[in-house]
Amino acid sequence: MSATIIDGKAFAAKVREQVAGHVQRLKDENGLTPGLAVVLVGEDPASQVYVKSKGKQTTEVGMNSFEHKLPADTSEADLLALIDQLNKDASVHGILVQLPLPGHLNSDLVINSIDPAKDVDGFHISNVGLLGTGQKSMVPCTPLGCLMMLRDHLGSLSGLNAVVVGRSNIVGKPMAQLLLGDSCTVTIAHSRTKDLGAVCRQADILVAAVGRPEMIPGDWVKPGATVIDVGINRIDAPEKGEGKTRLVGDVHFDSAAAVAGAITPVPGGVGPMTIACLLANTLTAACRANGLAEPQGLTA
Ligand SMILES: Nc1nc2c(c(=O)[nH]1)N[C@@H](CN(C=O)c1ccc(C(=O)N[C@@H](CCC(=O)O)C(=O)O)cc1)CN2
Repeated sequence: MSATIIDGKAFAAKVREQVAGHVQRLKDENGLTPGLAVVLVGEDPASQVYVKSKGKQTTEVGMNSFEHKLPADTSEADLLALIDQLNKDASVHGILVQLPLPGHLNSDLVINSIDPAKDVDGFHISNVGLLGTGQKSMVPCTPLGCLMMLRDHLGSLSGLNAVVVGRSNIVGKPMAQLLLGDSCTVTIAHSRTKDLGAVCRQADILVAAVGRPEMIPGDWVKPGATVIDVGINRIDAPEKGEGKTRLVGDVHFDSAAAVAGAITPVPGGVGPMTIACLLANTLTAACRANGLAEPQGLTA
């Protein structure tokens, strides 16, 4: 292995430390405590873990955490009523509805009912449009975390060839917009792109967000490229014992690390940055709501 490992866990800890410093100043100088409301519908085990982690990290940086756990059969009307109440609550600066939602609920409708100024996930159609037109918006947490790690590792991204593999609304598309905003030449590829390997080999920055375990092998990576692996896939790990599993990314780590200049691991890469950026977005939302200067370096 020759690549530098980009340690997302350590980076996320630094972001949280910065957020905590800003929160303390807001409390001392403005009597303001940022508040984040997280809504979980149903009992998806992974979502339960993420929501618990969000609540814990929110209070650890000194913010108020409001958790709303609703049964899986909650009606759309009841969920929309809760969001309406949170929209009106001045102590709530950020609102997040954990995804995926149970199948009977229309995710687009639910997300678009959140006040865009409190939409700390950056998924509301207004924030999508603002980001797409280069205006001030709330930026989706996972792509924001990737951008922060890229800037930290590479400095300027200007003029670099970036390939984003994956076209989801929550990662692939906003990631491409952010890279464009930093003057990269951006290609959005996906599982049906013709000769995907040849496209990936052009990338100075390769962002993998397809959700397919170890789909991108080392011989698709340009020597010296920076590889950001967004995938979090649980696969069987019989070598660890019967019934055991392990997490892998969308990139085949060992073969890619032998070629890349730098690479994020899974776990411990992009994942921890998602929650750190959620806290950063909540802080940003609280500052904007109160006409205060936004923290530098924690937004796009
Ligand atoms: N409303 C939202 N829903 C979901 C989002 C989101 O950003 N907003 N993202 C994902 C889940 N997610 C946060 O919600 C998330 C995923 C992974 C991690 C993380 O730290 N992963 C660890 C590994 C964790 C493990 O052991 O399973 C890592 O990669 O090191 C944090 C947050 C879907 N839903």
